[in-house]
Amino acid sequence: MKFLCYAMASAPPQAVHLRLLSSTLSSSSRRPRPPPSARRYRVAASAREMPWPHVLTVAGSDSGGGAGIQADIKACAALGAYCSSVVTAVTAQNTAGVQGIHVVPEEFIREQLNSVLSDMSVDVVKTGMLPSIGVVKVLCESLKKFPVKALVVDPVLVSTSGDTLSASSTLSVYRDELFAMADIVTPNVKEASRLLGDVSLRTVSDMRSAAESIYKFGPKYVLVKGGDMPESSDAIDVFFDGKEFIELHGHRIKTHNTHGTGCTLASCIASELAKGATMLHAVQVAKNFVETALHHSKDLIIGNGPQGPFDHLFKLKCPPYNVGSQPSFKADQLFLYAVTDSGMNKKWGRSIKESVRAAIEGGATIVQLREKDAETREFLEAAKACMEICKSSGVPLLINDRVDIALACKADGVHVGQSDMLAREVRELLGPGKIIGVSCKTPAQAQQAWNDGADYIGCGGVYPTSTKANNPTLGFEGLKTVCLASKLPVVAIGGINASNAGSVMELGLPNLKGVAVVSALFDRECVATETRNLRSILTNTCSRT
Ligand SMILES: Cc1ncc(COP(=O)(O)OP(=O)(O)O)c(N)n1
Ligand SMILES: Cc1ncsc1CCOP(=O)(O)O
Ligand SMILES: [Mg+2]
Repeated sequence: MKFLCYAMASAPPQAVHLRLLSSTLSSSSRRPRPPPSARRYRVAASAREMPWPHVLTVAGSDSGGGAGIQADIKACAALGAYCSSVVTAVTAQNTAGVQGIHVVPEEFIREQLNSVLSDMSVDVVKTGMLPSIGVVKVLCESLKKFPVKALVVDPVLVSTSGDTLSASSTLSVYRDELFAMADIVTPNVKEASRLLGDVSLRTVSDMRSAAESIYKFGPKYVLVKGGDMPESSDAIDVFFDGKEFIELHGHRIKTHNTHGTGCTLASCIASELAKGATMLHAVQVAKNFVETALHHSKDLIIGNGPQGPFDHLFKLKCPPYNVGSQPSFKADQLFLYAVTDSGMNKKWGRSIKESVRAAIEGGATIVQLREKDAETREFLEAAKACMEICKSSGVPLLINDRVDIALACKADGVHVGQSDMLAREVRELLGPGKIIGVSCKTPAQAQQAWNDGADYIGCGGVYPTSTKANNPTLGFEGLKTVCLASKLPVVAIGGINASNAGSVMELGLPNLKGVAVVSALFDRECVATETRNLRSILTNTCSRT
């Protein structure tokens, strides 16, 4: 493999076309521009009011299209961010490895950076292949001149095929200059090891120490990715914020199509940050995205080499992901969560559909079909009918326990408990666009729900209840402990009714977004009236507190 890094002054013939390209583009970009009055700006006022989250990737081109700039653009597009690009190197690459590298002259990298950063409002810069000390320095200078909201540094040192992508001399400038400006640095274990002088990293505890050492170079957060650690069923990454270590467990997908996962993960983090997410949330979304994309691409065959690319735009080919009535979950939707019960419906001679229609009429903000005794076919028919009602009212519909029913009726999500299917498996089946709720009674369960990519947790029983057998009562103390520990929004459940719902919300607990209710809505004569009454109690309480 050739690693060509030519200085402008002594460029051999292979580099000449780059110099020519550079000067051609430079001179055309310096062609006299029309005076401002004659220029037509295509950015309308409304576009300025609705900015598009913007990620600039500074990375190398992968001719095979699986990694580098190409992966970055696809990842940002998949997550709804605009992606501009500064090309640092052009690689001749395929699924077998890297056959050649042609480094773009530093001055032309500076020119690309200037072009983008001086004109467009870039939110986040994400770096990939930075082949030389000079390139890293040019980037640092540009970032000082044009500050952005966040900098995501993926220290691409060696390709997954084992080819060197950045001269070893860059290590010191990475550590001493770029890391200090970074919001997050995302090395895999091999890169972390090289950054730390080839220390051996074999265990999760080693990864923690590595994260701590890299943090000392100055980034605000470090994510050491454990995908390359020896075989285990989990892919564990270590996230460190300077105080706390969080182990993020992912499901290891058995596939050869992993080329470009690092670039994609960092670009997803950058996209989420550009949209305004917190760092931990951005990392979690990115991990889920990569895992889901690998799952959907596990049997693709592109190229003859050992490591193939994967499909970033898998969502376009998976209709169920696009048809939920509620593509993005908002925690406020947990405010009044109506959970149906087949026994109660039978007792009052109501169909599931009638119950759901009445709850929505009364002001339920989210509905769960908890039909423990229903036959599958009958349940599915009812669920499809409820989806129609919920879609037309903009209220999300979740299915209790039954992922199969949720998929078949294209529900907005699923709620699972501690003895149901694991949330991370539910996520794998439902994909990233759906809502997943998990019942949690302890901080550890709440942490696991977060790690598994859930959207909210249900916590209870807050009060004793006869609706769910053998369900321990947590009381206010238990609810408080879980709410304080949770990184996800929480809905309280268990024995909640019109006379105590106000007291639950008055606790003012962090993350507590609402109450989930079964019998106080559905074991009553008029579901709509009960729901309306409870909604007004909650609204009055929350407007006072
Ligand atoms: C919102 C909400 N919270 C908790 C539960 C309970 O779920 P689970 O523990 O799985 O028990 P079952 O409902 O399946 O009996 C819930 N359904 N909804
Ligand atoms: C499903 C569930 N999970 C914890 S408590 C509970 C039952 C809540 O029912 P109710 O609102 O009738 O007490
Ligand atoms: Mg359950």
